[in-house]
Amino acid sequence: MAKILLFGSGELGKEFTIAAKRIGQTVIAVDSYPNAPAAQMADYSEVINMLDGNALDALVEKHKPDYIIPEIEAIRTERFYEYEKQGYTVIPSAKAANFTMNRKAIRDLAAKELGLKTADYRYATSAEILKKAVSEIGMPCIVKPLMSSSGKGQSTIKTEADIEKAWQYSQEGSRGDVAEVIVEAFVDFNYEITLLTVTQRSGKTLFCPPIGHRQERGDYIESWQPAPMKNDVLKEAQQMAEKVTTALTGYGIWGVEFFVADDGVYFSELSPRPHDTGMVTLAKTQNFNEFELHLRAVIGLPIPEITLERIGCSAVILGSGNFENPVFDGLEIVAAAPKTDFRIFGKTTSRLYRRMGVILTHDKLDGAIEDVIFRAKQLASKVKVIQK
Ligand SMILES: Nc1ncnc2c1ncn2[C@@H]1O[C@H](COP(=O)(O)OP(=O)(O)OP(=O)(O)O)[C@@H](O)[C@H]1O
Ligand SMILES: NCC(=O)N[C@@H]1O[C@H](COP(=O)([O-])[O-])[C@@H](O)[C@H]1O
Ligand SMILES: [Mg+2]
Repeated sequence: MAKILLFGSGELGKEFTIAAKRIGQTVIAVDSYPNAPAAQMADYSEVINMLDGNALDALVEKHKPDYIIPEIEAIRTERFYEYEKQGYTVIPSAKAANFTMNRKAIRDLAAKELGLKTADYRYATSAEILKKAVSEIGMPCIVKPLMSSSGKGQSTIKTEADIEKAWQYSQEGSRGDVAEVIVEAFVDFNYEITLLTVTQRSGKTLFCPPIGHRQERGDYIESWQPAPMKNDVLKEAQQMAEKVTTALTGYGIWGVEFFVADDGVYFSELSPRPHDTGMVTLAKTQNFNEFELHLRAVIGLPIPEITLERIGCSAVILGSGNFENPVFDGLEIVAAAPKTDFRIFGKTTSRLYRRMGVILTHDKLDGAIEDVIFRAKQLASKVKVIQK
């Protein structure tokens, strides 16, 4: 049985670990704090600063894993190239993990090398340079730290007065040791999707039915599957996803994010791993959820097909403030609702807007997606994260 070293142990890692344990794999869950969600499920756990390359080296040396799997972005991924040279398997690949942790690397690859349509963008290393970049891009525009995720440090500039604030905020939200930001033209999209894409050792790329989602503060609030969209638009997104995953190389599931606007499909970014919006697949919308698909692709088990079994929605339960030992009020209401389930991640600290759990609703394939979304939102609003 394979030994998996998982760098990052949040909610996505937890469900991945459950999938791995179900078929007898060994998992070592790593994060920067003890008792992280995946650590609660894994065989072993380790606590290190994943931006410290020496600490990463020590764990690889200690556990000699069959697979090294990143679950977050903020990892000293430069070391992954070395692990590959030493004969380790990095998922999806060292290049994929390294390029996607830094918005500059992945954006330049997608826009310049692969010619994918993206929002117009510039980079800035100071408030002064940001000002110039904004004047070139135009307003509104969005500023994001080069290294961050879940909307951390991200803000929209609507007037000149926002520029200095946006710079300050980006510096507080940056997870790495990089001060640089990307500033992107605001894409006035009609809707946005995540296209879960699976690359396999057999060479055949598979796509999950598209996932629609709504974001606030740069973080997802609800996601639903399937996202209603025209077939030719979906085909275009699939082609773009195949191009970028092929260029990054490797095996596993990827969450490829697109904006769909009147003037076409824009590539935004991608995760080289299960995607937060893909938690909707925990509502058993597919024959395999995104974590099971990742696992199969990682360990090289065939995936004969991906089928949509029912429609579904996930809606997040967010922390209401900063405190230890959160408990959840209102879960009886959720549990009493038909065609509904939920997950509580087991994070031991609540922070304002921290994702603590999800509501999952579903219906038959011929049900109305709006109704499934409405129910998930309603039920999520009934759950309160409170102090014990
Ligand atoms: N250029 C843009 N134009 C319009 N909206 C945008 C743009 N960039 C980002 N957004 C909005 O902000 C959301 C978050 O952006 P993005 O995915 O780049 O952030 P992130 O921090 O990487 O989030 P995550 O890690 O959760 O995917 C997008 O899903 C979209 O709703
Ligand atoms: N968009 C990326 C994403 O959803 N990542 C997921 O959130 C966790 C961190 O949560 P935390 O910040 O609450 O510790 C990560 O470990 C991963 O599971
Ligand atoms: Mg995103």
